[in-house]
Amino acid sequence: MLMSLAKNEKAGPEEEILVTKNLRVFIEQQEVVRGINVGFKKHTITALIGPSGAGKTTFLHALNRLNERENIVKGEILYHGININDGDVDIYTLRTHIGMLFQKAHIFSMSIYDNITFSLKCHGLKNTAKLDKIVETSLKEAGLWEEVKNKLSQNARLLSKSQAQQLCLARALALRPEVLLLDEATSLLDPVATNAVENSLRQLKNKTTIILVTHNLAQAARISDDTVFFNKGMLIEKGKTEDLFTYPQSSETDNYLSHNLRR
Ligand SMILES: Nc1ncnc2c1ncn2[C@@H]1O[C@H](COP(=O)(O)OP(=O)(O)OP(=O)(O)O)[C@@H](O)[C@H]1O
Repeated sequence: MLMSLAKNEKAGPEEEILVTKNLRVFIEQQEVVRGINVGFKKHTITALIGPSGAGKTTFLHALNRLNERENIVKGEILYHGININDGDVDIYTLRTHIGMLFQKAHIFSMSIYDNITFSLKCHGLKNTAKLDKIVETSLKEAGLWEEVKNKLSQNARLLSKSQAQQLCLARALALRPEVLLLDEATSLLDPVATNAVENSLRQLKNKTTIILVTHNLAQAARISDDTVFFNKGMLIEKGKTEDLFTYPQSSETDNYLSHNLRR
């Protein structure tokens, strides 16, 4: 069913392309995401912040149906108005629309080129010229092209940790996702690589809606338009990042920020 959605074309600038309605996630009978109602506007970067165990990652994973096997997910996750948990939504197609980058880079033991084209080929793209172009564009968007353009056939396992994460970003981007989810994706990177990824995200905002979980409040302040504060499985507050950091409306947000920004 998602196949019928033309990526990037139908949403107006103010449309919330991803909306959750009373989203609840249960892990071993415990409700760890507790009735989240939130929307994400097209072409924005939203940071999800909050203390450890607040449910940020569980929430993020639900947006990509990563926890459907082991957890119970209730409520609605509407992508362009379609509930992604509906029985006729194909999970592989969904993940071409909503991509994900994890904390640790998961690299296949194959060439840099093949790491990027693997999923594309699985989705039926065989044209070499097109694949070459996508590899180049995606690596440029991930800020890795200059470093690897002369060694695309080298095994990707030989890349540094930072480069491997940038390759994962390129691989996710190759599928042209409309939404990109990042789960602490720069937390294991050095400052230079973090900066490179952040620069990529800023550029990508023109065509992608980005939602990122981060413990790095400075990062949230640097790159996000909006910030959502989670605590104990609940959404406590959402606002423009500058407003939320400067004048938090909730005392819980205030306490968290003052404690963690001072450290
Ligand atoms: N596989 C699991 N088994 C049991 N409990 C889990 C599992 N995964 C998460 N939880 C629990 O769910 C709650 C929310 O965890 P989650 O990882 O989503 O929070 P978080 O805000 O992302 O935390 P962190 O910032 O530390 O990653 C926590 O109480 C956690 O212990």
